[in-house]
Amino acid sequence: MTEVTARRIAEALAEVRGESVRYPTLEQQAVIEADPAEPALVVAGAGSGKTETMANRVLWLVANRHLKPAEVLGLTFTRKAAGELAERIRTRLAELHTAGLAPDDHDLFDAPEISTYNSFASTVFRDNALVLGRDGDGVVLGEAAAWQLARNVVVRSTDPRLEQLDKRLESVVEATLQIARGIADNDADPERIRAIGRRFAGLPELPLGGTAEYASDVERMREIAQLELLVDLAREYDEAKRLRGAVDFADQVVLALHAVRARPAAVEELRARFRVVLLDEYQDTSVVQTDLLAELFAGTPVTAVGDPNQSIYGWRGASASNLREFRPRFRRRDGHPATRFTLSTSWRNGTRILDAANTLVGASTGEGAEVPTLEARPGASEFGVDSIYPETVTEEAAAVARWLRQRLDESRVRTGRPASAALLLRARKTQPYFLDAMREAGVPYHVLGVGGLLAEPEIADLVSALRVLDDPDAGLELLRLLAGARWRIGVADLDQLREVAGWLGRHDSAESGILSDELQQRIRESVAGDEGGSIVDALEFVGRAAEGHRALEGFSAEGLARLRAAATTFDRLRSRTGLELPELLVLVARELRLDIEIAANETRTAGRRTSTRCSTRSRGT
Ligand SMILES: Nc1ncnc2c1ncn2[C@@H]1O[C@H](COP(=O)(O)OP(=O)(O)OP(=O)(O)O)[C@@H](O)[C@H]1O
Repeated sequence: MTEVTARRIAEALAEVRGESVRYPTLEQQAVIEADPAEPALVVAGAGSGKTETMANRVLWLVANRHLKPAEVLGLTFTRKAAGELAERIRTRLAELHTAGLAPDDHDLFDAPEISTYNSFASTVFRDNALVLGRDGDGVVLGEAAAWQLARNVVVRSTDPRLEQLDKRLESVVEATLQIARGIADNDADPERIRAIGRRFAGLPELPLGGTAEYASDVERMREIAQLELLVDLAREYDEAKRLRGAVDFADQVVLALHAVRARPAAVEELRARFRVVLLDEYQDTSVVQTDLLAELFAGTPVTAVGDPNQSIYGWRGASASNLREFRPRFRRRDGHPATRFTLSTSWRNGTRILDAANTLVGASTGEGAEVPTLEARPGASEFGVDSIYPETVTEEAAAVARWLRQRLDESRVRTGRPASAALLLRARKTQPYFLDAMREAGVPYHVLGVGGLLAEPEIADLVSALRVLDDPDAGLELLRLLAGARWRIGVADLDQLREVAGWLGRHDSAESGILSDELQQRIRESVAGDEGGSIVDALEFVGRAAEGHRALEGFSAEGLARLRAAATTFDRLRSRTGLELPELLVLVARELRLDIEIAANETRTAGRRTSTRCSTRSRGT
């Protein structure tokens, strides 16, 4: 049988689609036609056709009868990316079939297994959980449930070290979760981390030579010394999960690793099922993910694709060294490190944009040597890059909005049609400045993604109300609503409400008689005690308190009436929280009169098509 080359496949697909041929570059061709029995690493920049090349590699493998599509395992990070890759491969396999290049016995329903790293690990864990004495069908805790459980652990902890910790409850819960996840993501030994904490604990006591110079270092040493306590809390959190038969996302990967180490047959089964493995966005895999993949697939034909300059999960145990370590870990059959390929043609950017991007990337990471410098595709555009150096973000936003206005107007005059543009932001927190500036400059926009939606005032109100219904600590959210258009309660009355909250906090723990003096004292001093008391509880109290109650004295008459009305509204809503979420949302929106506000506000763009898209992208150039 003569080999079906990557170029031949490109021609066949173009013919089926009735389009001009998009030949692979020589670099792409080398990856697509690489030895099907050997591992490979592809280091490639943004928009250099990584996904395209992976999809074409599957076609080449199938067309040349190296394997059937179902024998390919493809892993990537997000469900969206997995869906896109699966769809690209599925469509192309169908085109390959139409072009007559698929093997005769090709089954159109036979598709590769494309999934996310997490869900793959979850399946491996579930299938092999028994070997670890765990329940494979246990609950998987989402973000919110994990937080709630960790919070319970911290609040219930009687550890005396918590008293000395000068931290808010939220910070301790967050740190406990981070340590628990850090241990899981790195498959770290908790004892070693505790030992680091112990080593640092004594340092601040050493004589410092009488200068204040080390103050910030001492502060840091104290933080590190807290590791012991946090590791202990993290262990209690793990124990709490175990008792409930629950796991969180990070656990699934480390448990999958432990399970396959304990059960070599699991490795054999997966190797027999998947003859070729494609790993996308490899730069973002965590230490434990790479350990799991190596345990399962080292020595088999694994192709990893990655770009160290697009790494976004550094905080989670991912490191660019994952890419460097791939080749020695996934060796060829002759014992040599996996072959390294590069892709260096950018298919997305014009020449001058690329020049600017290459300069910036080279300057900021110092890792340019590892990633090939991207070159523009033949016929790439020559649009220039403008730069400005404003002093404040407000000035920057105004300049950007003016620039956009001008370009959009020019384009409309030139083409006779409205044009569209994309605005990418560095950080979500600057988004409101840019939206204001665009409104001011008359540039219609549509914010993409949930982040943008959350910035819309009505949605922020809706989310705030849901928090208030669920969480007695959602004081800020409640204040936002009380001060907002629905109840318009003034500062003096809000301040009085805060007073009531404080009074209630002191009163409750003193009057309840349930807690011992010692425990009350400890709660006050510890992280769990919140001196301010709960504003949410205070509003409930104001709603319930009898006319003339001492605690109601400081409110204005009008303020009190509105607060009581608000309390009734939240009471009513609280009694309906058992509803399905969409119904509850409609109800809350109606009670807050947000539906009227949206209808009355002309500038709201939600659901309407407008010309400028605004998003905070996390990857790519
Ligand atoms: N040889 C080629 N000829 C023409 N177009 C190509 C070629 N290779 C890739 N492209 C196109 O370039 C664009 C970018 O490709 P792709 O999405 O695969 O890049 P990527 O490297 O995966 O991107 P990212 O860095 O965002 O992950 C796509 O529209 C793709 O169809």
